[in-house]
Amino acid sequence: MEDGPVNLREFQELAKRNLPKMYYDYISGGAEDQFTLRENVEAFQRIMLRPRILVDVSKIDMSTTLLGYNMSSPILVAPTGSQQLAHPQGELATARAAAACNTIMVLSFASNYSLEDVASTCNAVRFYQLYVFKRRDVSATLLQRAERNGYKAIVVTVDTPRLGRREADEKNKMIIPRNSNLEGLMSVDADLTGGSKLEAYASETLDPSLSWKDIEWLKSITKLPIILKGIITAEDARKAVDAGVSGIVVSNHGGRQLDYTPPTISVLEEVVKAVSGAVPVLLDGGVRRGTDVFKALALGAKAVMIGRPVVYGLAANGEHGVRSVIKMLQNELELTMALAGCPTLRDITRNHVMINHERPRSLL
Ligand SMILES: Cc1cc2nc3c(=O)[nH]c(=O)nc-3n(C[C@H](O)[C@H](O)[C@H](O)COP(=O)(O)O)c2cc1C
Ligand SMILES: CCCCCCCCCCC(=O)C(=O)O
Repeated sequence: MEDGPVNLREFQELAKRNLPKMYYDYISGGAEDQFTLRENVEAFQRIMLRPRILVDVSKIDMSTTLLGYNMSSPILVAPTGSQQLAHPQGELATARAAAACNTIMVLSFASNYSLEDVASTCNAVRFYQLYVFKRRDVSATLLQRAERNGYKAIVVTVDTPRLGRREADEKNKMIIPRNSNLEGLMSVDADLTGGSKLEAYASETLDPSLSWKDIEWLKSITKLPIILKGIITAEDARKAVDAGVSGIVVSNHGGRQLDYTPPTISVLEEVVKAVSGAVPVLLDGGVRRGTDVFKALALGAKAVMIGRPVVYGLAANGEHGVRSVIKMLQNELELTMALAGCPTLRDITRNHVMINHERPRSLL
């Protein structure tokens, strides 16, 4: 039998072998020149670690909490739509794997299995990701269904007034995956001739007029905490806190929306400073190693989310593959903490990392 992957990059190779080109391109791809897609990963590689020695690391504790909920480690599952493209069990498999790893899954609004099916597949803390549609009543209904089915927070994605231009999807004429959550709620009469069907569907349905005043509306229709996903500037982070949100995700949508936005790890500190502890700040985009998780925590993130690696795990080996991906990253973080002299997450500080301009001249 072939040996299994030993790191997250090898999961990507396995996924590529297992998936039809159209699906692999959709999952792995980014917008336009894919500059941000590449930089999300490469920016982590420009940050060095400053380990401390002779610290008792015989026990490592990676456990943490988010909005009061316990997690075995500061690694969550990011919302990714249409997981049946990767595996027939799709979001059900991911939900079970996340539960087995005692971590939080954020279910995408664009799931192939309904939010009710995912809620009943196993017991776990889960969040629900929402887009705001032109049909506000549809977004409100989804939000209320999530609340009724025990989702603990609403993650509103705010970087997608329109869908970014993903050229591979255009060439492949990417199909519209089935969205169970919208059945009976909204049908779309998009012009589906040529190009990416997903883009046509997005421009038909998403509300580009969404603005800060609408956060008030969202707060008025739910008791759940609201987290904004897609903030990458101090200005917007301050506005989010003023708007009364409960959390922020520093995200550029994995380089799939506006190309040439900076890699998320490079703007994390700016956002963390602006928020100054008022709400937890999470980060996603390019996290592929335990050392990446460590670097994000050192720069002030409360936790990170992983998107593509989970989908690659799903494509590689269903629920078992997702579980292996999460476990692999958790094990790498545990080893990093031991080697860096940090027995708990609280021990990880800004002094444990060095970014490029802080490196001594002799190293340049
Ligand atoms: C295939 C795919 C589908 C995605 N679908 C959604 C979605 O439905 N909603 C959302 O807010 N973000 C979505 N994202 C973005 C992720 O939540 C996350 O921001 C991104 O994947 C993080 O970067 P990473 O893939 O490098 O970990 C998607 C990403 C991918 C790769
Ligand atoms: C089923 C309703 C279609 C509305 C279009 C939104 C497309 C989002 C697709 C998921 C996503 O965020 C991504 O990056 O891909």
